[in-house]
Amino acid sequence: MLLAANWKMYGSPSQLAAYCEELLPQLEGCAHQVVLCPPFPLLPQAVMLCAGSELAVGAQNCHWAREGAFTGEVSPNLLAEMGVSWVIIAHSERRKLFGETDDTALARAKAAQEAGLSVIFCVGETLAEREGGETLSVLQRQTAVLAGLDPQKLVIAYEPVWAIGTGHNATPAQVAEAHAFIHERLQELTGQAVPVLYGGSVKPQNAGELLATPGVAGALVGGASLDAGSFFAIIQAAPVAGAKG
Ligand SMILES: O=C[C@H](O)COP(=O)(O)O
Repeated sequence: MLLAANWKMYGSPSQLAAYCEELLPQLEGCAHQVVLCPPFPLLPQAVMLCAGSELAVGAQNCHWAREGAFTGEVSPNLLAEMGVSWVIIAHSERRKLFGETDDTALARAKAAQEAGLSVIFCVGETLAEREGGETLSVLQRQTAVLAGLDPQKLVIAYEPVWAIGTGHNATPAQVAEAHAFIHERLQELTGQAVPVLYGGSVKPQNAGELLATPGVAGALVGGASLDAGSFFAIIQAAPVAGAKG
């Protein structure tokens, strides 16, 4: 399974140092793939601290150009050269707060893969869309752009927007339905099986049930990943069958 920690705009150098000191020894021999995605300024420190460990480092976004006059943006090639191996693209906070569209998300994901990064591409419906019975059509639209991506360097994160940071995770039945749909879509679009993570209020208390749900290949964890103990408890709740990847 793949367990990814999205720190969002939280954390500091001292928090990262303490976090790695606690988490890295616990991950030795871990059966799962684990990724830490801190804010951009913490990436060099994270790469240094995680070198030779079971913890890979990811970014939370990247630009679609290799370089250029794009003030405030970060190149995927720069990330790759620094030792970052993953990047989250199209998180719902990027879509909702920063104008990310399906097309800009695709451009970022393509550039990231070309730079050698693996992409965690986020999809998911809002509460209004779920209540309006539009969940599957939203997932259909959001995944439609993914045909051009390399399925070997792609993981989808199904994150219902209403479950993010609310404490109200999707039920296993809702997760199973969405994941089955996404699996089928990705198989159709890329010709290969692409892993699908669940994200949205994953905690140590619900991780076992969510990660055991059919079609779930891991989790993208926000709030509960900020504490090393709670993130490790989620990792420990992941079923080992299927092992890495
Ligand atoms: O990227 C992570 C997701 O947005 C989930 O966040 P959360 O675990 O705080 O609900």
